[in-house]
Amino acid sequence: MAPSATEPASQPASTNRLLVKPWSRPAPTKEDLDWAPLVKIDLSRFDEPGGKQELAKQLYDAVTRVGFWVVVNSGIDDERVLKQFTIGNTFFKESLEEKRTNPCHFEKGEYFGYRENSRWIGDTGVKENIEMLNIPKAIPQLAKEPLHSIARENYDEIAAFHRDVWEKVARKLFVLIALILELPENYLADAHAYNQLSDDHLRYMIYNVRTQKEWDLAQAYSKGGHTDFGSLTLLFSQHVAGLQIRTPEGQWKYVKPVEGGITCNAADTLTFLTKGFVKSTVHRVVTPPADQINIPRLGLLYFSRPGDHTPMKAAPSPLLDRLGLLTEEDKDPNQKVPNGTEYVRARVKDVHHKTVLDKREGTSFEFNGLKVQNYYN
Ligand SMILES: O=C(O)CCC(=O)C(=O)O
Ligand SMILES: [Fe+2]
Repeated sequence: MAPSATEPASQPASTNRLLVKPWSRPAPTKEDLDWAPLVKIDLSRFDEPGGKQELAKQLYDAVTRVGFWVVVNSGIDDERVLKQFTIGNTFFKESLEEKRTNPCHFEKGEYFGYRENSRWIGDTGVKENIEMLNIPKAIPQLAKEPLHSIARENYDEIAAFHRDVWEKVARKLFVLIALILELPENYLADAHAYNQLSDDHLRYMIYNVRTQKEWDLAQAYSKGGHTDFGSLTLLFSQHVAGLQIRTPEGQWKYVKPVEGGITCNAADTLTFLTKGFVKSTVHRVVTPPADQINIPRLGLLYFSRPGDHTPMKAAPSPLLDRLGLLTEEDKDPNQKVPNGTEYVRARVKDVHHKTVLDKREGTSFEFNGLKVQNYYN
């Protein structure tokens, strides 16, 4: 196996363990990769008169066809973003014993806590190289969720960042998507409200360095990619290339990091709630280019999910209705459906409660009378 990028950090006697040097973005690749053209949404225009309507127009094609776009001028200082990367980087260098103090409970479909890189990828003989730490929302209802010491020690900063990412980015995107759907402006923001219980999380993630041969074996198996479980995924820019999306034309193209930008994608529950109108695009992470293959690929993401108060039921959008996408059952207020948390947890359990990770292409399962897809084409 390739050496792990996470050699142990020295533990100081003091309580604050922000000890590894501040993380900074590695140099971008010099390779001329086949980059996907993605629209840039300038959120500084959101509160201008007519700004939301203009941005919603700019977002329409990305949300309905491409599935990915980039947000710029979110109002979140890059210094704070880099601090979050540093916290993540520090965590991944800690001992396995410390990281294991609070594991994800996949048997319950819960995704908070540490996901270890311990599982095999299909029959490849290669294990996944990803580790992650998922931090729940900073709301009183989740105050008892266990946290690793690094998260406790930096909690005020993490909590403020967590809430700001939702408020300054996710909320605004939900408003723009609601405008596209001709729904009341806050319909989707309320369905994903920060103060309500849901499995939203801030994620620190690392792709540990592995050899070209290991990448090749893993990639041959998972080349079909995946779609994300929740409603929106926000990916803070880092410079190690490797993320590819499948374009509407069916080609794999790389996502180019935009300095200070946030790459965003719509995910499966939003597709479900809009009867397939919002596009959850297939994507994957492939071998970084030769000039970056030895750099651990550190990630910082926010995942927004529908929660306990959100019925998994098609949104009453006049546009979807005009397009003939809403059935009588969709319009029936008495239809019994699971809530967002139940739905997402069933999905997490189905995919992750395993010692060997399978391909997700074409798979689905039944949950409380609903067909739950594990992949959207
Ligand atoms: O690391 C990335 O660039 C994307 C990761 C991803 O697709 C995911 O965590 O779902
Ligand atoms: Fe993803």
